[in-house]
Amino acid sequence: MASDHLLELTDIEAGYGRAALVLRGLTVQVPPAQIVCLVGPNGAGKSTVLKVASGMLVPRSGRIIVDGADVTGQGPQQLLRAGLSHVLQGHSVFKEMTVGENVKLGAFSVRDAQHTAERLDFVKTLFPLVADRWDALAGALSGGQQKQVEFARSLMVDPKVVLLDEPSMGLDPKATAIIFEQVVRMRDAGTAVLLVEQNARRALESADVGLVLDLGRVHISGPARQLLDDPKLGELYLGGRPRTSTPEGQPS
Ligand SMILES: Nc1ncnc2c1ncn2[C@@H]1O[C@H](COP(=O)(O)OP(=O)(O)OP(=O)(O)O)[C@@H](O)[C@H]1O
Repeated sequence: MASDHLLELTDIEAGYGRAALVLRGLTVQVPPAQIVCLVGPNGAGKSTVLKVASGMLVPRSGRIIVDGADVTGQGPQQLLRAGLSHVLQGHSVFKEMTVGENVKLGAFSVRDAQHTAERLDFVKTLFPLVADRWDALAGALSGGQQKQVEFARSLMVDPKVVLLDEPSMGLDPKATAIIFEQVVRMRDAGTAVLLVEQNARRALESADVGLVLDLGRVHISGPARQLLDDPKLGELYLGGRPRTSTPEGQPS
């Protein structure tokens, strides 16, 4: 039966070398044009999920399906071609190159010049900052601006799903707000997003679906808003009470 999901990770078991498994029967599904946000404690395996999805880490068992095609066991280049684009944690722009040169690198595997030109127009429209600073050295941009360059670069291949690993890491609240606005713009422009964030509350405010990962599997999933308003979840995983409730007997 055909699936409605663009990305399906099913019963994934994965780990590093001979160490114990990090993912232990993980199942994650990403529908079209939605932001799916994975939250959970430090070391729960959030980044590992993205590494499995982008082919950086081959799972020991389980299946990876992209838009109906089984791509289990394939490496990063094949999974990029299949439609999964990974924006890594930290900063990965080439600082000595211009913004435009960095963005064009995202199309290194695309042979169709017309398609590349269309994608350039698309990302410049989606990220006005990138268009404005096109000829500037990427190293001259702030951390949040560099992250937008990375987003633009990741969209050059017209991915089915963008994998974002902690895009707000190291950013101040203002830059974080802009980054989440840009993630929403990506989604609104039709790209599905699998987002991993430490900044769980802020990320869930922008997401459509929330998943709580603990001990290598998804423990709770549901509409992101519902997760945000769940008091128990707030205390366990989101660093305190939900915004709207004030449980009795709790010091403020
Ligand atoms: N390259 C690696 N080699 C060996 N172990 C690793 C490697 N990368 C991650 N791990 C281990 O895998 C586990 C899960 O790490 P992962 O980075 O996926 O967690 P996370 O939920 O993203 O954590 P954080 O929120 O701290 O980034 C941790 O115990 C970590 O030490």
